[in-house]
Amino acid sequence: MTTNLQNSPLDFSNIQTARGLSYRVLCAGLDGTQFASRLLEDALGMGDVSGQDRRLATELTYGVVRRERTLDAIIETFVSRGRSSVEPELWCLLRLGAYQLIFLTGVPTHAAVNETVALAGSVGRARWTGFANGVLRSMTRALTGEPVNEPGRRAVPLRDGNYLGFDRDLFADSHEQPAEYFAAAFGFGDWAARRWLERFGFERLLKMGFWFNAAALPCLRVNLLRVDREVLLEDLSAAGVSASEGTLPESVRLGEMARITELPGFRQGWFTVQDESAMAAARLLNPAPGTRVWDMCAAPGGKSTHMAEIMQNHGTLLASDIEFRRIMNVEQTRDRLGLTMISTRTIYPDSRNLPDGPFDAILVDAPCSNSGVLGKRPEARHRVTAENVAELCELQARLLGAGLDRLAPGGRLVYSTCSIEPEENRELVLKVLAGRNDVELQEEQEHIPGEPVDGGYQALLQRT
Ligand SMILES: C[S@@+](CC[C@H](N)C(=O)[O-])C[C@H]1O[C@@H](n2cnc3c(N)ncnc32)[C@H](O)[C@@H]1O
Repeated sequence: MTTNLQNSPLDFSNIQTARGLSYRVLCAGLDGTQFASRLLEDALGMGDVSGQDRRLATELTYGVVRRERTLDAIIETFVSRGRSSVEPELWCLLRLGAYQLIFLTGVPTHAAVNETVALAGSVGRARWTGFANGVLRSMTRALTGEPVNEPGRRAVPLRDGNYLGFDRDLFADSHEQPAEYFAAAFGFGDWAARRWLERFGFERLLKMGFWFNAAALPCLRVNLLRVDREVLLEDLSAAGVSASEGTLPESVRLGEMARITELPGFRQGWFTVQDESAMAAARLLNPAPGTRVWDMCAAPGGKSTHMAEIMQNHGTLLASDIEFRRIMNVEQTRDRLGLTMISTRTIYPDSRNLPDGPFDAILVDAPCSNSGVLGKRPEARHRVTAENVAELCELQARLLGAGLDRLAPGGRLVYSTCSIEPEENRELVLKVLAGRNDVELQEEQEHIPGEPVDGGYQALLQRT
């Protein structure tokens, strides 16, 4: 699927700056049908964008999407005529300006305001200039500049437990309405905020909010069939990239944002990007070399390739997915990493071409709400809703059942998600198991976001 950056009434033909690029992407994503992350990928691929502009455009785009709800709550305080009377693209411009004023370090206030306001003229909306200037300047004056280290009506959460103080109320009171405060100040949905508050308590919830809102640094999984972790670390260090050992023997944590495809060893297939919580799934299944393995929901191939590495590239591994385009990503990564044991299959929507099996090991890495990885998926936080979760649970139960039906006697299956919602995890597994007497639950792992990596769940099941 190609994305559509033309999806806006504004004229972007004269725009060349990082702010302009980000504004264009945010405007194209306003109708909610396209992911800003994909639009940004397309936009960055179109022109010759310098490293610095690329970083700024990425930070602005991801940041505005992530903190959309927080920005809206703040902007509403400064727009007396009400949001409904402001054109969506103008509101979007205010979000971009407010994000820079509040969340971006290293950008002088006057630059944030002036350059944002100048964008209005560049896209053919000079008539917006006075209004945008007025709103952003009054926002600047309302910043107290005082460091604040606890939540409150006037406190905007920044990073690492620090807040930015305003001279007026922006949010609900954090003592009286903690869920409402959290949702607006950290930028999450009401449903998610209420249920996480009940489950984790306010202090842990705040830590989770800060974790999700920090720019997540990537983690690499070393392809130990091609290189030792020490050699990769030495090469990264020689290239001036800060990196250190992760907690697993195959993991490396990057200490800074980097263009992955330009890191040493990328083309040689020395590593792939994968968070440690995601590495836990293949490790739990731990398929033996020489066995028959099926990765049911495989694309883009992170866990298939991990399993093939664990199996020393020996045996058979079928990687299937419902999305053909994403199956091509599996094939690219497979070829880059040299994992010839992996074959692929695109599953039809009615599942009529599921493999017969039986398999010795199956991974069901189900589509989920992504509520454990909201730092990496900026749009996903707006989709963690009761309706979405209920719909996903039906699909997840169907996929898990289809996997269990294709397990050889004694075979093992890992069901995994990157969600932290019990309905998609333990409750779902127990519900499916209640309907059959040929499977035992052997082990479960739950990861809470930020403690210390991304969130997720894995259950190891065995066919009797
Ligand atoms: C969490 S992602 C998988 C990530 C992958 N395992 C990895 O580690 O790179 C879930 C995948 O399930 C796929 N999917 C959704 N419905 C499916 C179905 N009915 N059958 C197979 N795959 C499906 C989606 O296209 C998506 O790629």
